[in-house]
Amino acid sequence: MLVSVIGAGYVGLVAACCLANSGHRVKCVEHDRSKCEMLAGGLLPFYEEGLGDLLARGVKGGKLSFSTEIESIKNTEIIIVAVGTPSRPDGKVDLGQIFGVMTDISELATEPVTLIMKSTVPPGLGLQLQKRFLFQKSGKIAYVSNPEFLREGRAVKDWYQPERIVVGAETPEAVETVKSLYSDIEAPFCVMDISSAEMVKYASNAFLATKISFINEIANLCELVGADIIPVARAVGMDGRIGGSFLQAGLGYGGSCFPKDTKGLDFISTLNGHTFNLLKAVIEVNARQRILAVRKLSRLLDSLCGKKIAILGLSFKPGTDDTRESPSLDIIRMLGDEGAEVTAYDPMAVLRQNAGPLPEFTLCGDPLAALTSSHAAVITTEWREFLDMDWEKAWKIMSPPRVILDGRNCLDPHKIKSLGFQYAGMGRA
Ligand SMILES: NC(=O)c1ccc[n+]([C@@H]2O[C@H](COP(=O)([O-])OP(=O)(O)OC[C@H]3O[C@@H](n4cnc5c(N)ncnc54)[C@H](O)[C@@H]3O)[C@@H](O)[C@H]2O)c1
Ligand SMILES: O=c1ccn([C@@H]2O[C@H](COP(=O)(O)OP(=O)(O)O[C@H]3O[C@H](CO)[C@@H](O)[C@H](O)[C@H]3O)[C@@H](O)[C@H]2O)c(=O)[nH]1
Repeated sequence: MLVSVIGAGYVGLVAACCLANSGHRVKCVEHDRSKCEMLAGGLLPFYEEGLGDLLARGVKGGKLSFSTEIESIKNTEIIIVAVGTPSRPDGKVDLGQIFGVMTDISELATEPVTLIMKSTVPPGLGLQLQKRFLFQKSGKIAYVSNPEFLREGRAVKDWYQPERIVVGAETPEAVETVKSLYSDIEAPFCVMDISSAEMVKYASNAFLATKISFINEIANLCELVGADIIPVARAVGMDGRIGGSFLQAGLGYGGSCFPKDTKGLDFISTLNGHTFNLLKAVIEVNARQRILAVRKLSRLLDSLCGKKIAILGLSFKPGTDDTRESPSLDIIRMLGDEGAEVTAYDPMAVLRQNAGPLPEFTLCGDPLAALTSSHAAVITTEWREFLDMDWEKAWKIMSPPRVILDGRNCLDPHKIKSLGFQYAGMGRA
């Protein structure tokens, strides 16, 4: 099929490369010129495992092309929209990129065409977009909601092995078009109306975020009553009704999706006259988790003022270079406010503008450089490198009292303590 993808971010680029790899002819429109030039040259603008090979193969084989010109959406059978839907400061979803693209589509698309909305948009928006932008072409542009559930760091695997494909559409023909697009992917199709499909995305992210905040609250309670969250979470998760995933206690969730989508859903609820108290608590617990870590460190060091702290991990999770809404950046900001001097290291993170204004810290090229003469280290991202590093050497180069705050409960406390460190985890009495 001839497909155009608008937006070459994590979602759009993965979609474009994977669809080209599946044999479709894909034109990807990205209005950021430097990004577009890199991509046309076969180079990735961000790290994502397995994506580089697919990009190079697609470009070389002529199945995949990139352009800054939106006119290239003309004469394609399918248009996939994958532009950003960031959060405004009040939590409302910023739909500026969506409206921009819809204006272009309404002017340029040659019918008949299926418009697949992959960006995460508020429930109800698809119907509004059709009325507002597509009314003149009604019946000729089939609008489909097809939310994306991929995770950064394993996006290509998630693309080819999704747990389900959600399709919100108004006609059986539109559903069939989406099915042919994904004909090489084995997954159950969940077909429903457009608003319901949009809701599935928010409900899924909100539920996963709820699991994380719930386990973090149990972890906080574990510390107070003298229990250990590790065996607690493992045993709780063994109940098939609960499930063991997303029960890792620590500094809470970050990234480009959970923070913005939970706040977005809260805003949507309020707008519709519903007070989503549970979700409000999830958001609050997540914000508090970072503050608790700083308070804990302050207690362990008596005071943070004048102390040198090493932050190990800047990306919001391992396997990605993305620092959007990363807990580490908030923690660095709070430490700086308390008068601490911060050094940081991450094996992969790239500090891009989309992560917002950066706090002050010294970026180091290796973990030992960050740890040199530091009084404490905080593990903010559970990179394998931190688990495997030479902690004996780290002890020698750090300054007393040599506190390790394991914000992701990823180190072996016995080993770390046996080397002479003061160890503290999250929820581990
Ligand atoms: N990142 C994820 O893991 C993920 C997973 C599932 C769903 N989503 C959702 O998918 C959407 C995209 O997320 P993302 O992380 O890929 O965003 P992103 O910000 O990384 O990428 C969006 C891209 O679209 C481009 N763009 C914006 N307007 C354009 C236009 N008019 N023409 C051409 N290009 C344009 C931007 O320059 C940018 O490169 C969001 O709604 C997000 O919530 C993201
Ligand atoms: O038990 C856990 C699991 C995750 N996290 C944190 O939660 C955040 C998000 O992790 P993850 O879900 O793996 O990353 P994302 O790539 O942001 O993916 C989420 O957000 C995407 C965008 O909407 C969705 O498509 C995915 O399905 C959804 O998992 C990270 O900061 C993790 O450290 C925890 O604290 N504890």
